[in-house]
Amino acid sequence: MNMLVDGEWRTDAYETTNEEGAFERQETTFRDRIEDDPDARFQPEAGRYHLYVSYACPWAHRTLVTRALKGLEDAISVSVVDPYRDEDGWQFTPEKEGCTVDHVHDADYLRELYVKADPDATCRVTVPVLWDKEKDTIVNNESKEIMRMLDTEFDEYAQRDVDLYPEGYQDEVDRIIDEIYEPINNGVYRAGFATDQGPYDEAVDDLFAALDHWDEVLADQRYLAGDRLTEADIAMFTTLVRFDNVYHTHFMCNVQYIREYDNLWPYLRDLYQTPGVAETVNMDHIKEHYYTTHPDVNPHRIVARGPDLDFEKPHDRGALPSEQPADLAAPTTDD
Ligand SMILES: N[C@@H](CCC(=O)N[C@@H](CS)C(=O)NCC(=O)O)C(=O)O
Repeated sequence: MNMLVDGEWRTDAYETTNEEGAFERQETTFRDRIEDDPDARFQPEAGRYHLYVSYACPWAHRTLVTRALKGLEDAISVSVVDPYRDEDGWQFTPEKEGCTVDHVHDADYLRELYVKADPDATCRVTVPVLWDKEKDTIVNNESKEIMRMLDTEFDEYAQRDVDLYPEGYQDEVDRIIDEIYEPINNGVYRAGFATDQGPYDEAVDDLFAALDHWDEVLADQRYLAGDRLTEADIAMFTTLVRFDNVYHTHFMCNVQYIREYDNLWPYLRDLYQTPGVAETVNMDHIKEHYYTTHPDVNPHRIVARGPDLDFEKPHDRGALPSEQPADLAAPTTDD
């Protein structure tokens, strides 16, 4: 696999599975914070920060959904990489539908930005990346932390009055984000990248036990943390929306489709239909990325056809109690 070692691009540098055939995700390296504090190195400002994303990536997708729900489109700009990632890593191919140039440096590859931020970088070159145009460096490349910063530090520039980490819910939101990470968000990768039966079985058992659990919870409450849409729902959404089209088939998570769940399927449609969210979902990029980028999993790079899901189909989740900020019921402002 590919990564930077002392600032040099290496195509044979790290293994994604350990000796037992289990997938191991590497730690993220850039972990600075934007803080609304006069002494902070990175302070919230409109126009100063830039996001590098792939529409395909569920981690990057968390940051796009947060940006959309808060109405931060004017404050935080975005560049989108090619969904197909080859030996050279994430690439900018503006000629391709849905992709853009690197608006900050006009780089050809995302790895150039990592080296600019740290000439001796030894790390994977991943999306999302939150870039500071003023200090010309990476602030952070960990989706959970970027999501939190966009949610809590930019209210002054947000066009919508939406708080996804509300008081009274914070411990629960943190707990749920951590609880769903290993079995669900990372669980689909553990299943898909396993190179032995044991680790695959374990991942699939954990995954479907967790999905069954949340399906039950969602019978009586509209959102994961209760009556409010929170960051925990964003973290769940970006895995669920990819599930039936990709993880079910490509990663062999095929015990059940999400659309067969009584509550998870309407819950997924509810989130999809929340103003601003649908525009962040690019199913063509999602399918192209997964089916063509992992030759060990799918050597012929054939993109599986189905299923044709109707995310716009009405749901009855509005009947459950909810305390929704008025701005989440409003149509999106910029279209
Ligand atoms: N911990 C990171 C994980 C990000 C991540 O793994 N992104 C994938 C795309 S889905 C990536 O860029 N992989 C490239 C690589 O590993 O070389 C986060 O949550 O932000």
